[in-house]
Amino acid sequence: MELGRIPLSYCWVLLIIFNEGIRFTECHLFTSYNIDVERLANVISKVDLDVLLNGYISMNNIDHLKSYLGEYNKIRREIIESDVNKFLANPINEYLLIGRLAEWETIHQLIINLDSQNVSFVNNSIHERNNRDNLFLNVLSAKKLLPTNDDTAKAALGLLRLQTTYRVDTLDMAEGKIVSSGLNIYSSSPLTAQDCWLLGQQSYMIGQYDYAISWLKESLQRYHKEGHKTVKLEQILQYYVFASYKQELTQQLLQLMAPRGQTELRNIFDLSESQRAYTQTSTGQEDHNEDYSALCRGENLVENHVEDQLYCSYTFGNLGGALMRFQPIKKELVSRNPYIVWFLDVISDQDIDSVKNIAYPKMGQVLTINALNEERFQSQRRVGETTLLMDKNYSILRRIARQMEDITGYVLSEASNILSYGVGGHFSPHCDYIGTKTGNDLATLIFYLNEVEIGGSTVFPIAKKRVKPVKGSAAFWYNLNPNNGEEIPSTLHASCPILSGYKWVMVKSINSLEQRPEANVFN
Ligand SMILES: O=C(O)CCC(=O)C(=O)O
Ligand SMILES: [Fe+2]
Repeated sequence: MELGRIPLSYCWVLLIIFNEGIRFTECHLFTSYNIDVERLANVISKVDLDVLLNGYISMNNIDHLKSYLGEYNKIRREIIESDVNKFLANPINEYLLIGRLAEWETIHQLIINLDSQNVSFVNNSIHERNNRDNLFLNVLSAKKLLPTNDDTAKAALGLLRLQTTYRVDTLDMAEGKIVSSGLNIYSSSPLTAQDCWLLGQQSYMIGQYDYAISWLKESLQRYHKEGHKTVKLEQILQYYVFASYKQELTQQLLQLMAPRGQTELRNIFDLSESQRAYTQTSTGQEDHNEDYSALCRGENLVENHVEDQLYCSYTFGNLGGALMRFQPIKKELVSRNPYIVWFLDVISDQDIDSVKNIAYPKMGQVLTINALNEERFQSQRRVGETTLLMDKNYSILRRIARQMEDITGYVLSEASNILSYGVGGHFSPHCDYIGTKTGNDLATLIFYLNEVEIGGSTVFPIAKKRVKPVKGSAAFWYNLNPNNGEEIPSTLHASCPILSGYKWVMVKSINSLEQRPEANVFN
């Protein structure tokens, strides 16, 4: 049931009441790399490596330790001088933090080796040695928390994802700045030659040769200016030569091929098999990359006259729930074909807090199943945290589901999938229909559980539409045609990478086999 149709442009000027009031004790949770960066930042602010390393440096004059200590102290100072959350709002800072801490293990090994060789050091006073050993033990008691080199590589991939999606300039990024479509995020710690090298190396590994070359050039520039070298010249040159060679080769081959062949060739060059494997079958995402990132950047891809045909309205529910007659739900038509609607204020701040509190301790890394061997792995196509809650165990989830069943007329899945994305976290373009014996996903319903600072929209690259996460709202779309069950490929959608802040959503599916015959409420 709908109440009149109001042109979209006038729509929510009067209607939207942004949720304020009760606040969930907002916590940063993890980054996209599944590391508790906030705890790490606190560890770094407490551990003064000067005391520990200076003795070694003066004794051994080791370049590597010197430059490491300089870089470590730079970010330590920044954490101490600003506050941790402000520091972590910049994805570059997260990358640096993870990188510096991943080196602790190497530094530790280096000192152990020196220790065993350095006779003069062994002759130092027992008291002095004990002090240093105790300090190291303290540092290493945090070892469980310490990121590894693998984490740093993943953090680099996260940063590259942000760079390519939001078109951030390499030099700006190397200087610690993120400047894109009207937004500016600054860090006072520029990247070292080594940080840039790793970004170049990772770009090379995923076949982004243009980016690889620009990062390696930047690394080279920084290398020449660095007093204490953070990376070896051969390392930079090795990747630089290979990236240039492959880029040239790719360009030449691309020129020789027709457009379709070009896409295929790009796929061969760009992605290794393991990076390509993900739960859903391949969707031809590569063909929509440009629209995907333009939508993420907030660009409008739809002509105004098409936009004018959209409208918003009130809905009073379909099952005759008494409450909704007095408190109708605001509904906005986002797209006619594929059919996408957006409901406002469907979940209260208080309910959001309760759901997050239930989910928080259960959240774990999103794992993807490799379609070839059914092994679970951490895919770069879907980076975040998740948990599945069964509605039968939580009255609050049953209540929320009942209300949405009233609004949509459809029976919702028994499970609620809670997802959280940190900085760099995202979900690559995919379709939600899978087609199993237990029924296909007729429709998807996503509840947005917080406002995201920057990034994190749900975008539909083929439909050229975007739903911005607004706390308390929910998006609904059909994955299958409700009349004949046919899959709708234009429902291809994605969650844009988070540039700043984090995103929580609750996803419910609507299974085609579980519906009442008369249900089909949106026609
Ligand atoms: O988080 C989002 O915006 C999209 C999530 C999604 O597509 C899914 O869970 O299938
Ligand atoms: Fe999805």
